[in-house]
Amino acid sequence: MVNVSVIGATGYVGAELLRLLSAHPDVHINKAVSKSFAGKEMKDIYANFIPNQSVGLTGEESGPDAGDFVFLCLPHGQSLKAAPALLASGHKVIDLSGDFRYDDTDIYEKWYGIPHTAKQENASAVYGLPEFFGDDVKKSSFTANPGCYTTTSILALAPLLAEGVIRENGIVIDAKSGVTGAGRKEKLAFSYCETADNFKAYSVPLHRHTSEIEEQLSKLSGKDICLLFTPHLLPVKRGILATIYAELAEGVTAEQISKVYESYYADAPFTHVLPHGKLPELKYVVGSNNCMIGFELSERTGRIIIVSCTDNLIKGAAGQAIQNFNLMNGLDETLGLPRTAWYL
Ligand SMILES: NC(=O)C1=CN([C@@H]2O[C@H](COP(=O)(O)OP(=O)(O)OC[C@H]3O[C@@H](n4cnc5c(N)ncnc54)[C@H](OP(=O)(O)O)[C@@H]3O)[C@@H](O)[C@H]2O)C=CC1
Ligand SMILES: CC(=O)N[C@@H](CCC(=O)OP(=O)(O)O)C(=O)O
Repeated sequence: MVNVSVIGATGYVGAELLRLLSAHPDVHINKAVSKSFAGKEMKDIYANFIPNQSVGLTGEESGPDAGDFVFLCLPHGQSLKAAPALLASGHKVIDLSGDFRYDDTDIYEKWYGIPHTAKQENASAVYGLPEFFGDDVKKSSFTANPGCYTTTSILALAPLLAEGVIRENGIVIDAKSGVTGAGRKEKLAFSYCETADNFKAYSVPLHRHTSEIEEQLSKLSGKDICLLFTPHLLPVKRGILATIYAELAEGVTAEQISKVYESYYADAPFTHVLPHGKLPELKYVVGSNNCMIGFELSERTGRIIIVSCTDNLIKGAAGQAIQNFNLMNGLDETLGLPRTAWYL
């Protein structure tokens, strides 16, 4: 049994993480730390925590106990402040924010617009995408959990770029996210009347995740990747669907694309590539830790159209963090994680 502490417990990611950890066979939730609701219980804030399911919330002054495994579910900028002391006192940590996801902290500073104040700790962080860095995660004490848009995009593109079956120039990622992707903010822009029955693009053309996707795809493919990423806000609660356009290399067939994906993901428990021509929908993944990928070729334009879907709160955040937690603790990677979506 591993004692865990969750910091930022009542944000959407913290709450989803606590919900999933509550059913994890090898986890004891020791501390759920909340800045806003210390002294209350999770069930006071989220009614899906059943009456006899007691997850008490402690204040920031009562942090993790010695030896606790710590999940940081804080906004970016806050993890930068919290992680160094936790690591220095010997905790294993998974950070779910963007603060430690970059190899190059200059890129972080440019795209996040704040100084990176924990460069030494950053150098020890492993990028927690198990499909590519699982062996490093196993040995890691500090994992930077990738975000939802980035996970959905990188899993779709990395194998094809690395194997040269698509060209590196001219890639377009057109991604749509449910509103929980924005967190539990009391902001007009995310209120019911502003989001229901509406659909909009935002942060065009320089959303900060562009830089994370580019850095990781460049590393994984050995090419200098520069692409367009446009996020949209969908009037649904959960889920990300990215439609990705790329130019095919000369003469590449659908069979070759399927083979490339198969060679990367045959043993990946949560990344599933559908047969050529079948495209995933949000309902295929929401509620699960899966990423589902489908593709079609446009012979007329010489392009591939890839559709990649995840649940932003699970494979895009809390679920992937548990997958990394399992690896970091020598457990079965799939433990405590939902493998089938809700669908209905
Ligand atoms: N929502 C999503 O789909 C995804 C989010 N992420 C990342 O995960 C992290 C958490 O996201 P999410 O749960 O959506 O965000 P929320 O805004 O819903 O929650 C963040 C929580 O952090 C705590 N907190 C502590 N200090 C502060 C502070 N100074 N300002 C604001 N909040 C503070 C609060 O909880 P309390 O009061 O209980 O301490 C707050 O509710 C972020 O870094 C986000 O980028 C990553 C992938 C997907
Ligand atoms: C809908 C929405 O607002 N989404 C968030 C991304 C959430 C996410 O992926 O979090 P990370 O920043 O930790 O990766 C955004 O666009 O900023």
